[in-house]
Amino acid sequence: MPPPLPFPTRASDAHKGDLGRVLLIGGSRGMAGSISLSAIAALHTGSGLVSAAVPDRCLETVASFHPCLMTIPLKQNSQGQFCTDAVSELTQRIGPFDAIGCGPGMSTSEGAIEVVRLLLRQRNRKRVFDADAINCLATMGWPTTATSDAGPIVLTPHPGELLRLTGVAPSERDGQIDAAQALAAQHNVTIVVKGGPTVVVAPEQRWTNDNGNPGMATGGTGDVLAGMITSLLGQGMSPWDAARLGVWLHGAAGDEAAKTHGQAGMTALELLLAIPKLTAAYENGTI
Ligand SMILES: NC(=O)C1=CN([C@@H]2O[C@H](COP(=O)(O)OP(=O)(O)OC[C@H]3O[C@@H](n4cnc5c(N)ncnc54)[C@H](O)[C@@H]3O)[C@@H](O)[C@H]2O)[C@@H](O)CC1
Ligand SMILES: Nc1ncnc2c1ncn2[C@@H]1O[C@H](COP(=O)(O)OP(=O)(O)O)[C@@H](O)[C@H]1O
Ligand SMILES: [Mg+2]
Repeated sequence: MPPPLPFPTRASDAHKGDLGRVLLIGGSRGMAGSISLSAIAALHTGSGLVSAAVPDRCLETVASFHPCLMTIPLKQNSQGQFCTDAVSELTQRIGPFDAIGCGPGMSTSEGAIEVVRLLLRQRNRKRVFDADAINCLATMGWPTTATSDAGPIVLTPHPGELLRLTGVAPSERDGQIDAAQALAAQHNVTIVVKGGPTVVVAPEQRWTNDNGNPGMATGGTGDVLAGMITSLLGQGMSPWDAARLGVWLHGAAGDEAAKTHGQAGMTALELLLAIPKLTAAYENGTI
């Protein structure tokens, strides 16, 4: 299948400020890798400036994974997860960002829930909720709140997270997709229903991806996808377009990684490092 839409082009006089300032929020002690994968994926997907907001004790770890990342330390509880004081600091810092991705490795601490509440109030900002941000939404009863327009949001649940959001079991694949679409309609958002294949749903539309492979069933590949979609939102795409192109590029990068490393041998890191092959192929006109 060809890509669902072209990759964003950059003007010859583009500067980093034109290409999206994005923020990835998450991580906790023991899960510093997840938010790092998301943030580095955003860099490789073309974002001009990428920052990661993490609990203070994860900061050196996250910063040391990639020299191009900026980091924002937030207050933490005794387990190295966001505490409620993290929210006031974050409120001061989120002003400049074109898109924000939240959730990988974040935990569902009280502070994490408050971070998600803060992001829900940012109705004009493009946001991605993944992993624990989705678990926080489930905990706070968001799926059953009154019909609303939540603004530009992409949710990226795997089947286990979708069960928490909708009550429909992973064994009911079609039921999960229907429930996701009903939820998308209720809040006017886009939902990436992950799996093999992944299906993207919006209130009135469905799109099924057809690349990717079971080598992607390895910890961290979803964290990479969250960063890629956040990056595309930050480069000006709509939630529907960013979700479809992100899922397609992610699957294609997974196929590249499997070609070189095999399905068993590949990890989320090889998928992440295959992203530039795809963006280069767009630039060379070979896809
Ligand atoms: N390097 C890291 O620090 C990593 C941290 N991670 C973080 O770990 C935390 C927990 O996330 P997990 O996703 O591991 O745990 P979850 O408890 O959310 O999900 C795992 C469960 O969901 C169900 N599930 C998932 N995919 C399914 C599928 N395709 N079909 C059927 N059932 C499925 C299964 O019941 C599975 O046991 C999150 O914060 C996540 O971001 C993970 O992203 C892995 C990598
Ligand atoms: N069998 C498969 N075929 C295609 N894609 C898969 C398969 N298994 C997993 N994936 C993809 O890998 C990613 C896994 O995401 P997720 O479960 O959130 O991982 P993590 O939280 O560990 O980063 C999703 O994008 C999913 O579609
Ligand atoms: Mg995940």
